[in-house]
Amino acid sequence: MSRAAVFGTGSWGTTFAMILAEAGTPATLWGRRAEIVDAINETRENPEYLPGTRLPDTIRATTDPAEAMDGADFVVLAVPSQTLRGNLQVWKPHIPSGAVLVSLMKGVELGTCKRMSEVVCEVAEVPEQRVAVVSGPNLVPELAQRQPAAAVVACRDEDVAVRLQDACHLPWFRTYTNPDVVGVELGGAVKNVIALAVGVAAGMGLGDNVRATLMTRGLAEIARLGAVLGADQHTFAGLAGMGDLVATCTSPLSRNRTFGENLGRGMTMAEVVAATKQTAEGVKTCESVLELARKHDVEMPITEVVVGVVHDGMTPGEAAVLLMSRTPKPERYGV
Ligand SMILES: NC(=O)c1ccc[n+]([C@@H]2O[C@H](COP(=O)([O-])OP(=O)(O)OC[C@H]3O[C@@H](n4cnc5c(N)ncnc54)[C@H](O)[C@@H]3O)[C@@H](O)[C@H]2O)c1
Ligand SMILES: O=P(O)(O)OC[C@H](O)CO
Repeated sequence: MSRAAVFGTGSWGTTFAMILAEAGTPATLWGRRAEIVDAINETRENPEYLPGTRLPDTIRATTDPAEAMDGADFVVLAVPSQTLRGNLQVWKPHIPSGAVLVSLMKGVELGTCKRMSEVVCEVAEVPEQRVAVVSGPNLVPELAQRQPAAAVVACRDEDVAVRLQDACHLPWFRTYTNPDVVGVELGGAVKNVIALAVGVAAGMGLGDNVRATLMTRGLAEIARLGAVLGADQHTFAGLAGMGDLVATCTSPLSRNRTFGENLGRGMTMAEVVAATKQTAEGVKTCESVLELARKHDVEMPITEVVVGVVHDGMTPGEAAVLLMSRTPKPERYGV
């Protein structure tokens, strides 16, 4: 039987630990906040991130990274993307030799423009064959009620992907393997940026044509970036591409979409940040994605205006005019 350590007692870390445990993989959750760790051990519930969801008895929680890692075959990472490097440097000495590192995170690192699996390989000094990614349309509030969902388990090593698939596959959580780690990670990270744009448009009162256009042209941006970074284009038609884009851009449960919607309604950035209690990865990742695009000379106009609105004082109205007044182009340029 495999064992897992899950780092992060937020929404997705707690829920994925529940998935692993129900699939027969006992999990130890690491959390930095003792009150949440104690509540999980004493009440079988995470009161802040997953209130009302009873956690399986095979989940334990701890604030000690060494205790969490003890005997783990899978080390699952579910902290905000921009905190991964610093945290992993602290956790690294405790990683069991041979353990597979699994990223649940959907972001690109500021400053380095690295995907999360690249950060993991670099900091933990493990080969990419030992690093996997789980991504797809996985809105936590639905999963917490055990509503059916599906995800992609990506790893360059197919045997590792299948092992992880076995460890987290459930009647209500269906997983597919895919060797295209680059495409799976780009799909998950950039859809958050597009969801911000869709949210802004919704907040402005714009309708379904605009939403469909932003989602479709957003997918074109993901595909163009993926083309230069070596992703398999088919991945973007799958769960980690279109699937996650649809879920995130259309659901009121999405933190990224809601963040954008609040901006589109006219709230200030400070007000929106104060109203956002959980991680909305697109807010920081839009900047690293834009930097990555510029490095590789890839046009990402939606990402550009998202950075403008979120970070540079551009109004939603100015963003709309900029996008609509671009030079006419063939639909499939850059792919
Ligand atoms: N929630 C979802 O629906 C969902 C689904 C799929 C993927 N994801 C991805 O999973 C990752 C984690 O998101 P989440 O939804 O669990 O976020 P969250 O905001 O619910 O939880 C984040 C957790 O990280 C902890 N944390 C915050 N700053 C930290 C730091 N500096 N060091 C250590 N821990 C820190 C918080 O205390 C919390 O436990 C993100 O990349 C997100 O995009 C989330
Ligand atoms: O709530 P969001 O916007 O972070 O999206 C959550 C998941 O990534 C959806 O798959």
